[in-house]
Amino acid sequence: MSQTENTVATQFIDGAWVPSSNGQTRTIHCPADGTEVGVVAEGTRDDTLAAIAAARRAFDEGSWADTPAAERGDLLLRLGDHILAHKDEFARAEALDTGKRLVEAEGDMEDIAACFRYFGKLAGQNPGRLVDAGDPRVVSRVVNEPVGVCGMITPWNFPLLQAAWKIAPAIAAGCTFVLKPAELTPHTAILTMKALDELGLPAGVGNLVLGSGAEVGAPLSEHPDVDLISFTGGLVTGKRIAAAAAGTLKKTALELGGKNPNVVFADADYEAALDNALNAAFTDSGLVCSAGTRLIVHESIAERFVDDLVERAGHIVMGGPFDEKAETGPLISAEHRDKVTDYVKRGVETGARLRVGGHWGGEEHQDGYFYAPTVLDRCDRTNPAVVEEGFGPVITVETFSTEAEAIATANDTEYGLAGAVWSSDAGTCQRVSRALLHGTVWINDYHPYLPQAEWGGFKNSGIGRELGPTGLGEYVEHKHIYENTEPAVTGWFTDRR
Ligand SMILES: NC(=O)c1ccc[n+]([C@@H]2O[C@H](COP(=O)([O-])OP(=O)(O)OC[C@H]3O[C@@H](n4cnc5c(N)ncnc54)[C@H](O)[C@@H]3O)[C@@H](O)[C@H]2O)c1
Ligand SMILES: C[N+](C)(C)CC=O
Repeated sequence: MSQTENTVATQFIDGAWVPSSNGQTRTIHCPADGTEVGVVAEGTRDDTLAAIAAARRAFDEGSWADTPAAERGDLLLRLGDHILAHKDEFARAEALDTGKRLVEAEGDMEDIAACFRYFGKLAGQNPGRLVDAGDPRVVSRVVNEPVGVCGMITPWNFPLLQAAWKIAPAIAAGCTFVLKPAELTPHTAILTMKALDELGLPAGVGNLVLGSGAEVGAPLSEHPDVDLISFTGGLVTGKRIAAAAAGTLKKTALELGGKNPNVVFADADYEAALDNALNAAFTDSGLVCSAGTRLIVHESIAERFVDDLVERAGHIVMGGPFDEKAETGPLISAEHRDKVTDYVKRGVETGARLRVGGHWGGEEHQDGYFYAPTVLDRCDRTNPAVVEEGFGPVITVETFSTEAEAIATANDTEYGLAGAVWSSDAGTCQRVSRALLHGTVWINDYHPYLPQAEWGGFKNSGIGRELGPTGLGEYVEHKHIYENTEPAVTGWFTDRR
């Protein structure tokens, strides 16, 4: 951070682009090679308070919530179109901020456009329902109202995707919002707010503040004028936000981490399961909340499967966003790489065997925060590498002998975000998928998610759901309107006038 001229106007508050209230800025560097990506405002608590006040005014004034839902939906459809039309610019900005490969960032932009389009079409589809009051004089209906002012706090691994999962339903429902993206990856949020501004979002409806969680994010969970806080990020931060939000009893939605089992039975399609075990854990450098970092493989095929996995993992090519040979990218920062280094070290010290990886990128990567794809086998369930979300390109291997043992192992975690089962037996797949205590279960696949299908976690992986009709429901309050069309004296109290 640095004090520069007060001209870096990258926050969007009440329809205007503004710098930080104290003039501070932050320089963003690409984690793949340290090149400077841009300079943005480093906001303050006062900036967040101003953004909350703007969102409150815009909501209370009423015209946004009263806009026909189809118009709000149309805005989302046009935003989806805009992102696809400017996919190169958006993907490049995302790749530079995160260091992820351009091809992965391009895929994210497709998913983001699909999300805006899905909620654009969903807007207004659920006008509420009539209820049979059992009395012909009564018209009783349940209507959907927007929750109000929404605070949104998002992580650095899928910066715009995670923001889109919040912005899209909020606009569809008629809420106003303040978005605080991760401080390391602000650029696609800035591009999106510019697009919304150009597309005609009324002043104050959408606001963007930039900066650290403690300074700029915290007021969103504490403030009485914020009606809902929607957070995606780590478990420790999620608990902090939930505790802060309890003071004003606001609605709280949490999308947190995972320790996701990838269960491979002996009768699985071997090559598909092997290839997807790599995909599950090493795509996007393993920086995916639902990464299949916990391989649980049947003991009869474990030795061959792990040998092949190790062989293939050892040949994965690391590289920056625009390196066409690269198959995986860097971690986000030096601190993050130190954390993964320590996580692997503790795993090995506690009995795991390091089969491949376990080191930083080579000489050609010394300006970036690379960590080599890593496999640890001979793990038991209490090993810290099995228990903790390492959030890096690291697979731990456990084995099982029976279906019951596979299920018990896969469920033995404080998390419950996602997992997969691989088998050629339909019965095995159905039984295991129903028994897993995880919010998404893939059968003979890994990673796909759909805007139409709810996403979220059991246990410590979160509260609530994003995407699907339930994802819109998070931004809606239900109101029962009971109308007596023939008002009458109740006679409950004696009239002594
Ligand atoms: N469940 C999901 O869908 C999902 C998706 C993506 C990432 N994640 C999880 O996110 C984590 C990685 O992201 P991260 O390192 O950015 O997480 P993080 O919890 O460190 O930070 C997330 C966001 O919270 C903000 N923040 C930090 N402290 C805050 C506070 N006291 N008050 C308000 N805001 C605060 C940060 O500035 C950032 O914007 C992983 O655990 C990953 O599994 C989950
Ligand atoms: C939710 N998802 C899978 C897109 C990103 C998780 O980090």
